[in-house]
Amino acid sequence: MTATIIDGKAHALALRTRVAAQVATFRAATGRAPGLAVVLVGEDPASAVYVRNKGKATRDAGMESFEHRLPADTTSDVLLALVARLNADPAVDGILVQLPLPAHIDAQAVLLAIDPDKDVDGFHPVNAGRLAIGAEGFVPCTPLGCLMLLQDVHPHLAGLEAVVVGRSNIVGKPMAQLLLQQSCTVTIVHSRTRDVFGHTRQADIVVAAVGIPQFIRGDWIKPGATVIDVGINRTDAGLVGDVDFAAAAQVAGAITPVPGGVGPMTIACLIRNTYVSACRRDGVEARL
Ligand SMILES: Nc1nc(=O)c2c([nH]1)NC[C@@H]1CN(c3ccc(C(=O)N[C@@H](CCC(=O)O)C(=O)O)cc3)C=[N+]21
Ligand SMILES: [Mg+2]
Repeated sequence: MTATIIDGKAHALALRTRVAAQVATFRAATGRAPGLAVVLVGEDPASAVYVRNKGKATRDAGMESFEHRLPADTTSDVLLALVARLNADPAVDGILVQLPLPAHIDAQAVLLAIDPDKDVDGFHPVNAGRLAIGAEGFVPCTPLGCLMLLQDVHPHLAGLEAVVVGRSNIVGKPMAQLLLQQSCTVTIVHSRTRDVFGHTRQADIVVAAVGIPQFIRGDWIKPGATVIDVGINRTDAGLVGDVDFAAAAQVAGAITPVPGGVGPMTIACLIRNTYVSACRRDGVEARL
């Protein structure tokens, strides 16, 4: 068996195109463009590339991009003051502070300072809580993008066995919440799980978000299962995911590649969340 390759790039382009069309309607109705502020502290080259791609995607969708690049030695106070200004700025609908932040900055304190109603990353504890209770808020972009890809393969997710590998606040935990909301039977496995592949072998859906290159082997996958690979690992062999793609693709029913899978969906969902934020803030219905 050879898996269907899930084309994240094509899905992302389709979503960005739909959002751009709605943004045009929003601009005509309200006389303003949705705005996304992206804050980058320091000069990490990978982060700089992400921030540049986010700015381009924002402008391509007809939205305004406000980019703030601060030196690596920026103090917490200076960063918190910028966040306060962005919270108060009516032209800003979404605020994203690029992670990781330099070690001398308390990242939790910065995330807590962002207005939850502009938190298009969905990282604020208020949005984590909203997701947990099923209230309207912002869902983190990577798990939201994974869910959209999964829904394309499985129009009915209810009752499926889903295993999330990894328990981070930005991917694993919100991914599990989303799958639970879709009535999957959800298991989270992690570094202290005794029998990781005993779990993955039973799963209809495996979402890999551990940050270990090719951690998930082909024989850990149930024949026909859907595999979503969130990993972005830079190795000597190039960019690889958390799944041994070549082996897993022989067993799975559908699988996301790296690159070209989840990554592009993350950016498309950021654009989507920013449009939705602008609609909520202006009291108009978001249509997607
Ligand atoms: N506040 C915050 N929010 C984030 O959403 C956030 C962040 N900080 N810090 C870094 C991570 C990482 N991230 C990615 C986004 C897009 C791709 C992406 O588009 N990847 C492409 C290309 C990969 C490449 O060539 O580097 C792909 O997978 O095909 C990857 C990773 C967002 N992050
Ligand atoms: Mg873990």
